[in-house]
Order: sequence, then structure tokens, then C-alpha cells
Amino acid sequence: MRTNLSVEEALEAVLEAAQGELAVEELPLKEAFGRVLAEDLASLVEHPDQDDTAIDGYACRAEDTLGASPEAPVRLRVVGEAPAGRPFPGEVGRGEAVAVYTGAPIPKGADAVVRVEDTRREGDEVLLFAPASPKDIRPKGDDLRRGEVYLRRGDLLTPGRLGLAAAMGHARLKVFRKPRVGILSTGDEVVEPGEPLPFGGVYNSNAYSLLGLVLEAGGEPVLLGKVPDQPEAVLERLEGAGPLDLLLTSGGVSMGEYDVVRKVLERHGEVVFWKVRQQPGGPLLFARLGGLPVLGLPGNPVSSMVTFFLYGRPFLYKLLQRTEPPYGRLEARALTPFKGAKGKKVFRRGVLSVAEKTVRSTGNQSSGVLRSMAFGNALVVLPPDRDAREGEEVEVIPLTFVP
Ligand SMILES: Nc1nc2c(c(=O)[nH]1)N[C@H]1C(S)=C(S)[C@@H](COP(=O)(O)OP(=O)(O)OC[C@H]3O[C@@H](n4cnc5c(N)ncnc54)[C@H](O)[C@@H]3O)O[C@H]1N2
Ligand code: MOO
Ligand SMILES: [Mg+2]
Repeated sequence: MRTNLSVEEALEAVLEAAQGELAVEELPLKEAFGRVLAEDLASLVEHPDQDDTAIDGYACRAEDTLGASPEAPVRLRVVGEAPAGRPFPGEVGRGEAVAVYTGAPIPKGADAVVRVEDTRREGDEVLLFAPASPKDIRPKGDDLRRGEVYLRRGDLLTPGRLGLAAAMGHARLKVFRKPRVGILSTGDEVVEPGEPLPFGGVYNSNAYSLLGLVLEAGGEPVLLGKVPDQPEAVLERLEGAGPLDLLLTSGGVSMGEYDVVRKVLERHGEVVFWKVRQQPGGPLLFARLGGLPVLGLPGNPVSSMVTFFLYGRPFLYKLLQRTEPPYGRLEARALTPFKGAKGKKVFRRGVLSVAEKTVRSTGNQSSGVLRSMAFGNALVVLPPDRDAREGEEVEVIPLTFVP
């Protein structure tokens, strides 16, 4: 068992365990939002499939309309119309115009369009108060070229990308199965919300903050409830967890007599590492139990969230072959001081303003105060042995992905 790893060493060890291909499933578009593509998607169509108009107006020959103005309008003969999806069958000759509507193909013979606001219709003639211009013609293939790959394996299906897949003509998409992530809470004192809280008890918040983080990272959370601090109970629940890609436990990984998760995994599994030189989350444990990777997250509510974010989320991203990194990094100016720690990389919670490039502390930074994760939107990263003073530039990891 390795111990006292750096954050980088710990991440490398966790990622090494993210092996194997997730099965692929095919879903109709309406069920594919938020899933990760398992195939490259090429456009089945050219769009527009011919030059078309971006405005409602009249298509004509630009040379016929040179110098048109309110004082000296140009008069053209209207020879037909072209609504979107219904091309004008003829050709536009000299001195002629066709009424066109946004999305309609530019009729043969025409090379420019004038917007309807700059015209007045008089029977089968139209007066132009401005010259027609080619700038409102959308060229063939402007949006999509047939055969070109616009979405790739590993791309998350965001609203824009789901729409793009539809625009390309795909009705069903191959996506990766969601990795199944078990969430087991441990602790005699841990009580499910809704039940009365005895003196000294604490509501099981970890299960629900982790559930949210797992969903956000593209996984399928499997709530395994809570077990008391008894090795037999922990082992029984771990072994009966069913098919999973990753198991999260919370609590029971530190130095205490009742920290049984570590003891159970040492005895019945293989502990890959225990303890990382970081705060919060120092007692993090990573193990394998019969082939299943287990992240033993420290019980403190902030610590379990931060460690999942730093290690569990990258694990899921790797399994899902995600094209984007699990989190971004940027620099911001500290509006408040942030306290570092001796020999440890520190992750303080902050409120980041992307617009101002500033970050301020959420206040109380105790690992037991979950409000810092509820109202903070970023982790402020301090290298070992370094405090940050007010006004200093600091490294920040947004908790919601900022590309
Ligand atoms: N002598 C030492 N004591 C501690 C050390 C240390 O290095 N030496 N490390 C501290 C650090 S850092 C952390 S973090 C915690 C980690 O503790 P465990 O993983 O063993 O977790 P527990 O002891 O079971 O619980 C800690 C704390 O968290 C609360 N908790 C647990 N589960 C939940 C839950 N599901 N929902 C909400 N809150 C939960 C629990 O009641 C405790 O207050 O150890 C320090 N100790
Ligand atoms: O590292 Mo513990 O995670 O601070 O309370
Ligand atoms: Mg403990």
C-alpha cells in the first residue's frame, strides 16, 4: 500500500484503474440529452443544400438595383415567389424580381436580395429604395457539409449538440452506457433525513451531495444506504452492492477506532493508496475489492465532495472517453486572504467571478461546514506551505465546468 501521495500521484493511480470499454447503447434523440457520444457523427445532409436567402425580400440581379434610394427608387417586375421549401421554377431576367422568404433557395438568374422593409409593392411591380446585396445570401453548405464530422466520440450531448445531431439527420444516437456508481454511507451517527435525529446524530448529507456530483459527471448513482461502523456490516453491504463501475464509500477512513472502512478493505481487498498530501480530503483511500475500484471518501461533508470532484469525476470522464477535461483552471485575484497548510496542497472554497477574474472566500472553511460547497462555485488551489494574501493571483478550479 502506498501512503502520503501527492495529489498528482493519487490522481494518476485512480486514473490507471479506469480501464475497460463501457457498453454502447442506441437511444432516440429525445432520450440522449446529457449522454456521451460513442461514435463520430458525420452530417447526412448539406445545409443549406443550395444558396438561400437569410431575409424576407426580393431576389434580383444586383446590377439592376445600383444606386437605388428613397429619392431614386428602382422599379422591378415581380415574376413569382419562393417560400422556404418551394423553389421558384423559372429564372430571374433583367429588370425582374422574385419575392423570397427566409430559407428559400435563391432563384436562378438572381445574385442579390433586398429586404422587404426597403421596398414597396405596387401590384406586380416592386419599388426598391435600396440596392439589393449578396450579403444576405447564405451559401450552400454554410451550416453543414454532407459527410463532414461535426460531433465526435466522447462529446457530451449538450442542448446545442443534440440539436446539431438532429440537424445532421440522425434520429438515433450511439452513446456510452452510464457508469454505475455505488454510494455507501458509513457511520453509527448517520441518520436518513426524515427520521428523528438523536442527540449526537447527523443527517446523511454525503449520499445526496455525491448523488448530485455523480449525475453531473455523467454517471448513474446507485444509493446503497448507510451502514453502522461494524466491519461485518460494511463488508456485507460492499459485497452485495451488485454490478458497479465504481464504488464510493463515505466515512471511516481516518485514524479512529471506529474507522472500519479502511480496515475492511485492507483485509478483504487491496488498498492501492491511503492518505494524500492535501486538505480537505487528506485521509482519502483508494482500493480494489474483487476488481471493483473503491474510492473511500473521508466522512466530513466538504472532504467527501472535494475528493470525489478531484478523483471520482476524472475517473468517470476517462471511462466515458470524454473529449473535454474534467475541470478547467484559471487565475483570479484573491479578494480575501486564503490560508494554506504545511506540506499539503489546499483546496479552499471560493466565490469566483469569471467576469471580474476575482475570487473571495465563502467564509468558514471547516471540512464540516457544507455551506462552503453549497454557495461556493470554485476551489482555490494553494500549493503546499503557501498562504495567499488579499490581492494575490491564485489558481482556481471552477466547480462547474468553464471551458
Ligand atoms: N487523529 C486524527 N483524526 C482525524 C484525522 C487525522 O489525520 N488524525 N483526519 C481528520 C480528517 S482530515 C478527516 S476528513 C476526517 C475523516 O474522517 P473519516 O473518513 O474517518 O470519517 P468519519 O470519522 O466517519 O466522519 C467524519 C465526520 O464526518 C461526518 N459524516 C460522516 N458521514 C457522514 C454523512 N454521510 N453525512 C454527513 N456527515 C457525515 C461524521 O459525523 C464526522 O463528523 O477525520 C479527521 N480525524
Ligand atoms: O481533510 Mo479532512 O478532509 O479536512 O477534514
Ligand atoms: Mg473517523
